[in-house]
Amino acid sequence: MRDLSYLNKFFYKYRWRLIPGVLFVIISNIFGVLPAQVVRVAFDLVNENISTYQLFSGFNRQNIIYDIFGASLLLFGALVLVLAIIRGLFLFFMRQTIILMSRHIEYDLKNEIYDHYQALSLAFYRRHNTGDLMNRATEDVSRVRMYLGPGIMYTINTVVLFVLVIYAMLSVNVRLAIFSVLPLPILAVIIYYVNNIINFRSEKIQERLSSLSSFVQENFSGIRIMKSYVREASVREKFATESDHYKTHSMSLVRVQAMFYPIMLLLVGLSNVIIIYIGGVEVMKGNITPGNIAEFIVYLSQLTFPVMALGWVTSLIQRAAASQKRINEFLSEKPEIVSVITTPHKLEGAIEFKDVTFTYPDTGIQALKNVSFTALPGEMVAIIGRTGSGKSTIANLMLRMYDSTQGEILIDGKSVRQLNLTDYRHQVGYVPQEVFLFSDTIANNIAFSADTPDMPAIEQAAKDAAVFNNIIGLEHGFETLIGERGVTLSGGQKQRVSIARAIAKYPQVLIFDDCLSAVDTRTEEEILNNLGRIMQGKTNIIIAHRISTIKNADKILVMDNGQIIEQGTHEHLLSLQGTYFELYEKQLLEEEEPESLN
Ligand SMILES: Nc1ncnc2c1ncn2[C@@H]1O[C@H](COP(=O)(O)OP(=O)(O)OP(=O)(O)O)[C@@H](O)[C@H]1O
Repeated sequence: MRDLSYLNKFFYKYRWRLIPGVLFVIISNIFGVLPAQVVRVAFDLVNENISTYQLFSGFNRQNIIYDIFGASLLLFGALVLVLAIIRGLFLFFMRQTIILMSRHIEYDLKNEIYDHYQALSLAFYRRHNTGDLMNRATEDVSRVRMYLGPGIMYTINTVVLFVLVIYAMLSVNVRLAIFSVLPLPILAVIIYYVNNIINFRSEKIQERLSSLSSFVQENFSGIRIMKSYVREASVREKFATESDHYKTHSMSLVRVQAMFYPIMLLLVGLSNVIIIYIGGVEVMKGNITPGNIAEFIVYLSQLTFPVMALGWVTSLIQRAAASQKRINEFLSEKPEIVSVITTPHKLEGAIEFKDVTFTYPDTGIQALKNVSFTALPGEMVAIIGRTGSGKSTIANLMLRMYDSTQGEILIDGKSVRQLNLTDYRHQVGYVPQEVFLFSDTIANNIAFSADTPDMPAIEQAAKDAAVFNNIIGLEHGFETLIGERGVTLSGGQKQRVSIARAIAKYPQVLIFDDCLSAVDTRTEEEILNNLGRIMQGKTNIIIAHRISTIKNADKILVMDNGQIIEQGTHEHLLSLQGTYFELYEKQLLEEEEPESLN
């Protein structure tokens, strides 16, 4: 319950919906209780008049009495109807205020969670899977909303109605009042337990359903592999097994639900029997009138739903508290990368790594050891080395996705921690190793960094990334949809669209993380030539595996096991006859071999 107190700030924010909402609940309940008293008066009227009516049996006066009697009964009927309409009106207002408030809070909470997610660093995203992140922002928020809306509304409703009805009952006859509400607590407890069982089983069904849908999704995504390995039959069997689990769980839920309503009706029926029996005895004793029995039956029907709601709301609040606990866990996560400086800085592009050591916080892997180098504006600095040697880690640190464990990273002579991060990242273009394109048009993917896409700039970026001709060759050109529902681009085309996205920013620093691997050498040369033109006076960092990509760089860093083992120009590194030289020889041999086979 303590976890739910986080939401109190929202109750304050929406107090002008909550307070009228509570008033509407009270008013609607008053109009809900009044008809019972009208029914009592009408019943007693019938009772009294029936004897008068029979007294005039055989006289023509009897018809007049009948008419008067009928008309007054009609009046009572109309009164009950009017009261019900007024009650309905206030019920409408009650929902319009309290349920609407819950929707507003749901919206605020989702935005708050989303904003917070965005402020969290990459390490957080590595620790938690996407499904978990999504669940907390959607499913958990929906459960919390059930507490904010129906939970609060029915709780107030139940309390108010109980006070009004129990008071009315006690003022008529204490004995009858006690006996008639006796089965209700049992009803509330049963509903609470049954509801918990229903929730538990529903969650199991939900789990089965999501496992079934992720199974299907994965198999359809990997349909090529599945078909080429001829695994259709075995996958079908697995699907049948998954479906069977889902069916078993669904049937166990239906069994509980099937028992739920008969038990509920039995208990309500029992209360009615008690009212009629004890009420009848009291009437015979002359303690109450027959109208009181009718009045009690109406009270009971009024109480049935709130009592049921009590059990339901209790388990609903428990679930909401568990969900809010999960939400709070993430909301209390502090972003590891914070940028306190707000003054913008016009980036020159001088980067210096000073004795930088870095260990990934989540895995404890030391990816960089005492790395020092500089990259100046106008320079192209290349990084080469074996897989896992720490190349991408250097790119991560340059973008300040992580902070170094030791040493310093200076940008234009200032520590990267002392820069306005948003402003800094705006001026850096980054092409990651794994291409990621959004399910959107090619134009929008290239113009991702811009708030308003500028078509000539998009086209120029596509030309510089040597993908322009491929794009205009498509039926819808730049407006072609890519991603799940769109066209599938080749690996090399995707890499070049991703490069165009970075170029379109006109960055002061451009970082290529092994993003030319799927591009043929001729196209690679074309892109590098274009880069030479557009990145004049700017800083270029290129991570690559092929020496042909980087041989013209101003400086080449050779990485091994998190350390820079050699650095210098291509010629200098060759003259060292070290690791770079070996790599060069090996790659030269690989290039020659296919030719000599011909
Ligand atoms: N986000 C991460 N969290 C934890 N450990 C990581 C992370 N990224 C990389 N590592 C680890 O850090 C080390 C260096 O990885 P890095 O990606 O920098 O290598 P790389 O030289 O870019 O390799 P490749 O050429 O294969 O891309 C590896 O041992 C890797 O397992």
